[in-house]
Amino acid sequence: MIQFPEKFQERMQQMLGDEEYAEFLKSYDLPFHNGLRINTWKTKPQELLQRMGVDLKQVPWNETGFYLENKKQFSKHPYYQGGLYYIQEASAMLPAKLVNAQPGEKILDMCAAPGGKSTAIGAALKGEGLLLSNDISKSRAKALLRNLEGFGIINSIVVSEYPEKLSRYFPEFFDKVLIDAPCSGEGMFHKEPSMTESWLRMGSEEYHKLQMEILTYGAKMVRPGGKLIYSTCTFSPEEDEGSIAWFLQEHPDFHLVEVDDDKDLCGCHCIDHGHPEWADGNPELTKTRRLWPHHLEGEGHFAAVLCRDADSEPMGGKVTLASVPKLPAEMESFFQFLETEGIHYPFDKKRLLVQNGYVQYIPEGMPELKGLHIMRSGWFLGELKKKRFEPSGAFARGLTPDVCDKVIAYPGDSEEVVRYLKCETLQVDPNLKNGWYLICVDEFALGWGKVSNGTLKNKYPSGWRLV
Ligand SMILES: C[S@@+](CC[C@H](N)C(=O)[O-])C[C@H]1O[C@@H](n2cnc3c(N)ncnc32)[C@H](O)[C@@H]1O
Repeated sequence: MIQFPEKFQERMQQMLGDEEYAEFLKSYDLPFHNGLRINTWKTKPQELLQRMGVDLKQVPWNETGFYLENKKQFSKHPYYQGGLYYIQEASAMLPAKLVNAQPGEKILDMCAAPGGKSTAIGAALKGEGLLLSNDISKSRAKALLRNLEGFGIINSIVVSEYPEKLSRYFPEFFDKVLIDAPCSGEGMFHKEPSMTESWLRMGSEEYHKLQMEILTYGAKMVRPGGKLIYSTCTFSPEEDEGSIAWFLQEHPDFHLVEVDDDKDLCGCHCIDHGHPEWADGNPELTKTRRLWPHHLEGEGHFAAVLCRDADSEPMGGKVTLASVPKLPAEMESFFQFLETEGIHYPFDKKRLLVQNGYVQYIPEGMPELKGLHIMRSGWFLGELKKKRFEPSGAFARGLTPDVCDKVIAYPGDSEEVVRYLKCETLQVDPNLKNGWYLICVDEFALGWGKVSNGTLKNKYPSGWRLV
């Protein structure tokens, strides 16, 4: 039994009325709605489920999401380790769906860690365009980076910055900005009942202030005609309709758009609209959406899609694109690596960036980032060491076996693949040529291995190791 704070109970009862409030409480007797979201950059949902021999129920509002009954079975699977899906609560799959990322777009995920939405956006971009994923917390941004690299996303920049600073670097730069805001997390009470304690410590009022600040700076980075997507995992009207009502008053060049015609998004008619009466009465707020745990199989979310008028006044400021210095002579070892190991990825040399020996492939049209706390600017390929190149795990993850001559593919149910993921040394066919191999689970890249006379030295990153 979850011990809901008294104030929370009173407010919810007032919002929902006695009858609906009783249904709301009853929904907590059911199990938590976990799900998995498939990495569509690597595979197709039905194909993957078929390979795994499972038949999972689809999340109605996201065709790449499915409900999970046994999380353990799925979190140990080599496909999970290989970044083929992300484990995520079902209603948290809504915001990235509303971003509706299209290849080639420039998208900012402002509060991105640990990457539940960024991995979905990155997958939808299909390697084209640019995803800037930010989180103010450096430790959480590390997990974000790990998840994006694990998913094989090659066009993301990961930074850890204050929204105000970002807004000075990227005025009106993005097609879409997602603010999955820090909030009082009432929709998390089911998963983590201890969240009720932090709810008591920091209430909606504080979060609302923070949300107004983040929204203010987020808006500055949306291009005219671009979109701002706002979401929370709380039921608090102050942080949901309240934050959007305030935003609309302050930003007349933005308007709310209908997120769906109900049928398109879902078909289940289970998603509620926003409630103007819980904020300033602006009827436009009905265009926002609420997911309730007693209406659908999900823990609860709020989402709004705002569009900036195409003819809105320019806010001023200019984005300079990153200039890429001439490649150092040591890069010869990188090109030699590609040739010797038979890797035929069509790199555009103008996008190869070397910094302190780290080789990165920057996204097309990458802005200047100097002065920001950057964790990754693009696809991290590896390190230039004394006269040799050492490829990174992220390099492997961004590759597919069809561009590599030397591949060792283990079946998904094999013992070898588990041993590889545990960083063990393996024996391979003694007739295999020595050198670097892309190690795959079926046809999906996992990492590198180096063959030497029938022995496979394991080059899987120790930080990714299966325990
Ligand atoms: C709801 S969580 C984000 C979850 C994430 N979008 C996902 O899907 O995995 C909110 C995040 O906002 C970050 N945050 C808090 N204050 C922030 C600020 N002022 N600017 C940017 N991020 C902030 C927190 O560190 C936290 O990771």
